[in-house]
Amino acid sequence: MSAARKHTALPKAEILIEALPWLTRHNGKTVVIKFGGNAMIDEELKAAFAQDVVFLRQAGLKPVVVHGGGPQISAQLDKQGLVSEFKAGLRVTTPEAMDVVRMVLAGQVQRELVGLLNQHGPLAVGMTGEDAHTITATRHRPTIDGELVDIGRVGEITAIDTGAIQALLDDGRIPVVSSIARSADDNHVYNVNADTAAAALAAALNAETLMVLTDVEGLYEDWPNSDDVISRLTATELEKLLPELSSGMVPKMQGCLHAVRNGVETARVIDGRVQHSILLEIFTDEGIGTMVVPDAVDVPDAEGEA
Ligand SMILES: Nc1ncnc2c1ncn2[C@@H]1O[C@H](COP(=O)(O)OP(=O)(O)O)[C@@H](O)[C@H]1O
Ligand SMILES: CC(=O)N[C@@H](CCC(=O)OP(=O)(O)O)C(=O)O
Repeated sequence: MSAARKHTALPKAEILIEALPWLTRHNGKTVVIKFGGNAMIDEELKAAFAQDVVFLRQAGLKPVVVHGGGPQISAQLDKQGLVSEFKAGLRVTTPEAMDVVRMVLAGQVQRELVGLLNQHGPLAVGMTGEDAHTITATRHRPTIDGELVDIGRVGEITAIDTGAIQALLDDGRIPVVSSIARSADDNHVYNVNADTAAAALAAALNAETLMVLTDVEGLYEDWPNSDDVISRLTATELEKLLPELSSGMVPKMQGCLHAVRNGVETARVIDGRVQHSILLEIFTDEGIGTMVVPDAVDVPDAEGEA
């Protein structure tokens, strides 16, 4: 090899070597990655997402993908002349709309992600929360202005059975999960917010990390007035902030709180519009988005020391 070639190859080698302690520490750990519908902007971004997930798998981690698809569902409802209405951040889901939700999430978005992941090998297996009783839900009735409101086929998770996902992980596969649940009460299927589903799965799987990819840089301190991102906050700090949050950030941050209060070491909200955001978040000491940690726990740094 010429001197010039040696010189240009060195930074690449250094990057790989820098990642070594991180890879050693996270070997065999489960990471739940939620890919939000708003972050699925273009083909290049989706392909880069798939590369990152496969990279983690090949590096010895156990990634589980939970995907959203809110904008995609709204577009399909619109095409069919059905209105999209949200209450308390959740889609009002009539039985007719539920058919569309299921078709778009399980039949389109999930299939596309499985296809992109499987360009790298026979890795991804798609499923919904209905499969093997993975997610069981009951009808969710949120309280709005002090009154219980009926928003249709929206599910509140009552149980998680990790058996099918665990079997896929043990077999070296990458489960890709759509946030649809079955109900043990009435045998209907229910629409579950994808952030909520990802957080519940992360907790039940004893995942080390929950990573939520969305269309903002992280949790803004004073949204929509400023774009200062809160880089790190504890569960208690987040709990205090929750009543001030609005729209899509509510289920996301509630999910992060649920995850770190139930054994997940870190929950991160990162900008899915940035190419390779998963690898950037993992391989940079400070991270690039918002990191939520349990109370009174020192999160180990990139070298593996607390
Ligand atoms: N404090 C906040 N910081 C960042 N984004 C916020 C905040 N409060 C509300 N949002 C809104 O939440 C949106 C992300 O949630 P959502 O639209 O449900 O995305 P996804 O499809 O990724 O789940 C942002 O685009 C932004 O409009
Ligand atoms: C009950 C409820 O609101 N479900 C969501 C499910 C999809 C989702 O959460 O997608 P994003 O992550 O892209 O927002 C919906 O119907 O839009």
